[in-house]
Amino acid sequence: MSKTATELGSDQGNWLALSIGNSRLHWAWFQGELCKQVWHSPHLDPAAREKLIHAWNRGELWDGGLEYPGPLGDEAIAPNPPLWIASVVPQQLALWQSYRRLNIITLADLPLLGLYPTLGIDRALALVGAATESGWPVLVVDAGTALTLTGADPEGRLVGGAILPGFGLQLQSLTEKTAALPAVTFPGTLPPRWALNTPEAIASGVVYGIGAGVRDFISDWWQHFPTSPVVITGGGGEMLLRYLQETAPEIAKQAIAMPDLIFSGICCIKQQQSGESLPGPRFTPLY
Ligand SMILES: Nc1ncnc2c1ncn2[C@@H]1O[C@H](COP(=O)(O)OP(=O)(O)O)[C@@H](O)[C@H]1O
Ligand SMILES: CC(C)(COP(=O)(O)O)[C@@H](O)C(=O)NCCC(=O)O
Ligand SMILES: [K+]
Repeated sequence: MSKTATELGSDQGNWLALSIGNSRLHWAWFQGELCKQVWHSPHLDPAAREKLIHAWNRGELWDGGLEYPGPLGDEAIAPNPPLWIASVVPQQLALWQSYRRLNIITLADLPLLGLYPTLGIDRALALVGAATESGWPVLVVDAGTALTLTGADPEGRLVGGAILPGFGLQLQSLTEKTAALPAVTFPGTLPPRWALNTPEAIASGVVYGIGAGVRDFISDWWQHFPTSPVVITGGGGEMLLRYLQETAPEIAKQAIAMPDLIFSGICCIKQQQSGESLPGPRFTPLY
């Protein structure tokens, strides 16, 4: 049975994880190793950050200005929660520099071999999270603002990866850099491949183009590491999985979708740094 906030001691075991991506902020509220809630918000300005901190100090996790799912029953967050941040956006990270209980995760904190200095911390943490859940070797496909592929070998050494514009960025760049192409919102379902109108032609090109590229990378990865799990994450992960289910069911069957992968990585690093025991699986591998 999970402990209530008061049973968990002085800071009541409460802490927040924040992964700062290029499109949005990804938040998780933890009690110890237990992830209680995950949500996403837009990037903040200083006023919104102040509102958030005040809300936490009232025991509330969210305020009306951000797209939260709503309170978790009548549970309250302990005031001044420790905040563990992984960021690939320096300006958004800078907003939190004066937060009292701040822990910034950097590459130096990670138990991975062969990292190069400019590797994104989100990519490295996703590897740690994926290995925590599935072991090494592992390939992570993160369909975020950028779509990244990041693989590590059986010893936890970075093999390498690739970066391409993600779904949203490809759609946006077509609109912005052409005269005639309209804005197309991210499709909720797999678009028709052979389209007979402009918006669907754009959606098709982006979804099937990205999908085919990812499929090819996965096939190549399995040439090197035939038994490796492939973990899919990021805001566009669900679309990517739909593409694989439709066009390559044998690949889709072996791909694990884990939208909250980054938090598994952050939790693992926090445990290590706090000298706590290594966590077991905590996240449902489903969209
Ligand atoms: N509710 C949403 N808000 C923003 N982007 C979303 C949403 N649902 C799906 N997406 C898609 O997910 C991608 C952004 O993924 P995300 O993992 O949030 O990015 P990042 O971590 O880089 O901020 C974009 O391509 C976008 O089109
Ligand atoms: C590739 C990224 C932009 C992905 O960021 P995201 O799309 O998740 O916001 C980020 O991981 C980053 O800035 N990486 C640095 C370069 C590298 O990983 O090689
Ligand atoms: K990401």
